Amino acid sequence: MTAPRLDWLAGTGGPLRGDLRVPGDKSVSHRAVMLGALAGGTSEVEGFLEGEDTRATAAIFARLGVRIDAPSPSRRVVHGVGLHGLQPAPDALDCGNAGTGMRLLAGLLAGQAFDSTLVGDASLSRRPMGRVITPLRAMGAHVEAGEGGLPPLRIYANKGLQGIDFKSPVASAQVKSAVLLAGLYARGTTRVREPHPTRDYTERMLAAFGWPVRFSPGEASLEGGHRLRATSVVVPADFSSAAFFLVAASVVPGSDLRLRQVGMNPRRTGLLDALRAMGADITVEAAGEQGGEPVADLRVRHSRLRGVHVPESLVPDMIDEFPALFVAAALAEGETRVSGAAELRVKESDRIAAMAAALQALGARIVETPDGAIIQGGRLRGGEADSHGDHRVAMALAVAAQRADGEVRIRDCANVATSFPGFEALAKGVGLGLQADGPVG
Ligand SMILES: O=C(O)C1=C[C@@H](OP(=O)(O)O)[C@@H](O)[C@H](O)C1
Ligand SMILES: C=C(OP(=O)(O)O)C(=O)O
Repeated sequence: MTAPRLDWLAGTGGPLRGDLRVPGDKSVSHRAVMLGALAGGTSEVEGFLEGEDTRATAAIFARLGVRIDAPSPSRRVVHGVGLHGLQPAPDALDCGNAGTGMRLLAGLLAGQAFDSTLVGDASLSRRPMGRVITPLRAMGAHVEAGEGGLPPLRIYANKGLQGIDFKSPVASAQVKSAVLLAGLYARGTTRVREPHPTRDYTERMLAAFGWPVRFSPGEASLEGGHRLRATSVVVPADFSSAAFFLVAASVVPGSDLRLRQVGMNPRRTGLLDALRAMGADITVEAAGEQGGEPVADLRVRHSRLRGVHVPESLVPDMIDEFPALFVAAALAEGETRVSGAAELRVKESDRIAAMAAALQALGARIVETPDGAIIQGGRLRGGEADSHGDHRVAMALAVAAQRADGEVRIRDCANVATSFPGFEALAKGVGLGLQADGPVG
């Protein structure tokens, strides 16, 4: 079934002003449901992201026999069944648009005593799964993919997994997490080493659920044979959702916006460093902690941005923020260079190609490179730009349109609900010029 197409018409809004709180973190929400399901006892999740991706993960655990109550929006009560309590589902489990869902589930299901099949939407069905299949097979898992290592994934009943010492060729929290989750079911020690440190939510949350785990930036290890104990998880607001507003308020004259209690895990805040290097005026206020994660209010005011060379070491810490960064760069003075970011080509869309094509359609000067882009800052004009069904591309283009000389039609925006339900209303509420036009077709 193809969902009807939703376009946005975006144009010059007023300055962005006021206060807002963006929805809960997607990475934390996926993991809270997964670990809650495998724990003994009842776990409460506060601030759960009501996005399509995380709801798909919750629906999958319901199909695996886990009772999950939703007493109010953004709250889940997960009645854990213990490490060995999941039940087989009669047919395929649908991860929707979520790479995180599919890759983490691949690791977790590799440890079960039953067969499972994981499927996804058209975008997820084009994303590489070999990166998790290779280490899982090395642990003794029987996992098959479709042609070229693409979904669907067929995961067969575990006949005994063995821990491995895995040196991951990609800096990917999804790969690390898949291996660690399989490691819960493995004999001996499972260790993952990464080429660059990535987000550590799986490690932190395993510890919060009582599983001994050793981790430091770029490395994590654990032993099988322990238990997860139910706990309560407080999900911080998603930095990646806040990112669009950080860029929007930076580029729209007269803006002064406060983003409330945003998750500030250092493996997520690379965009803050990049924007500050570009001259952005962002201050961190009311820094504190929520559910074991650093959080803070971010006050962002308009400023003149200049181009930068984004250090490659920053790439994993801002991997989901490049669509927004490209927009900041297209509106800055001078040249911005991005390199070492080839991973962007295997996200929900090829984000280098999608952003280059869309911004070129609005008059920007961008040259794609295999692992990044060279962007000359300047003016943008109105026109039509395609999001390729990629939520982050759509939201980034809505930000770009605020500074375009005419109205921008952004095609194919329905998938914004995968990570940021309610973006449109929240964005309009603080001054963005944005209007839905659809469903189309
Ligand atoms: O582990 C996670 O929750 C995520 C890891 C990142 O993917 P990779 O592991 O593929 O870099 C990120 O792009 C994604 O949005 C969420
Ligand atoms: C890449 C993303 O998510 P996922 O890999 O879970 O689809 C994202 O949200 O930008």
